[in-house]
Amino acid sequence: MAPISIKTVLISESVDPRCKAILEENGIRVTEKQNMTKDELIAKIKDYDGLVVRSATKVTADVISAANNLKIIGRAGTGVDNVDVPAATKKGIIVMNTPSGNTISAAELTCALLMSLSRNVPQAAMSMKQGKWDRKKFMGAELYGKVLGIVGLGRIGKEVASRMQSFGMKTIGYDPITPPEVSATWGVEQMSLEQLWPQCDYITVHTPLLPSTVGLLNDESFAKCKKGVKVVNCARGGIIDEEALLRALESGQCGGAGLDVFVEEPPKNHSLVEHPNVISCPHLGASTKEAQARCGEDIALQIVDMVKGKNLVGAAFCFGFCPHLP
Ligand SMILES: NC(=O)c1ccc[n+]([C@@H]2O[C@H](COP(=O)([O-])OP(=O)(O)OC[C@H]3O[C@@H](n4cnc5c(N)ncnc54)[C@H](O)[C@@H]3O)[C@@H](O)[C@H]2O)c1
Ligand SMILES: O=C(O)[C@H](O)COP(=O)(O)O
Repeated sequence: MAPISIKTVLISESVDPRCKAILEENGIRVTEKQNMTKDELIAKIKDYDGLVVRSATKVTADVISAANNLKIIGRAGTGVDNVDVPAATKKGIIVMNTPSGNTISAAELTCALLMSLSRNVPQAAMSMKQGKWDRKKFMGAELYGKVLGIVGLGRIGKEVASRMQSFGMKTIGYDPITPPEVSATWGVEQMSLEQLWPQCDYITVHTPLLPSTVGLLNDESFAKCKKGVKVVNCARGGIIDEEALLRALESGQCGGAGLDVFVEEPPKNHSLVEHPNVISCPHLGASTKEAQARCGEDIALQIVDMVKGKNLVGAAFCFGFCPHLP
């Protein structure tokens, strides 16, 4: 691959300091500026050859249109749904991410939410802080022997499966791309969603946000689930339809939800977060020292590889070169 000239990079979010250090060691000038408004980003972006973001910076078509020198958008993390990839590709800008850097962290948070839902840990902890000693209200249920439905059997879905199997859960799943014979080797039996919904005690979603995954869990699918099913979304807001979830929580069809992600972040409508059977986090799936170190380092090394003209195939997803990828 021909080398790409990158002399200046803007890091617009809190990315591990190793990212800046590696870029600078390779002769790239780095500016770190967080919490920019869209107008500030539009005004600044023309001065940079590269942009490094996480999930909060919205790299929309108008930002890309103003980015006259931009050659690379590096996503220090997994989801690129905050980047208008078709607009970038049209302008010849490479979009790449670090898809495996935060897999373990996101899987561990998913498991933490599943365990918290089964034993009401956050609610009980809150009641202790209020000076109460309520041993009846927080009666839980074992995960042992329960059925976990995993929708999306990619990197994170696979890691969640193995961890929850160690708690004695039966893992079933659905993925249109991962072959059933492959997921069977990790102990996940695949089936259609129609077959999956009524069997699950818990459901966790691990798909990208795509037109086909928006509202994957909606009024209709909730109605097909066991009464009291508990759900977790550590993937992207909207994969579980938020209004349908609230209706299901209110009717008791859904017995609890663990949410790390929201359609709007931070959410303006607090009805879900405030529901007594909802446990929520402010998009913390990737927020560990280890995940941030990997993602920050990986994205910097990938940019340096581009500058040196190294072939990146196998090292990262380069969305600019593979516009067919989700
Ligand atoms: N909460 C966080 O901080 C956090 C951290 C990391 C990743 N994520 C998100 O988690 C999600 C999963 O990440 P990953 O690294 O496992 O991705 P991945 O690409 O490895 O796996 C996604 C899987 O979803 C499957 N899929 C696509 N469409 C589907 C559909 N309609 N039904 C069922 N499965 C479908 C794909 O075939 C793939 O196997 C992404 O949305 C990512 O952005 C969130
Ligand atoms: O897709 C991702 O990598 C996660 O949602 C993490 O996003 P973050 O880097 O903004 O924490």
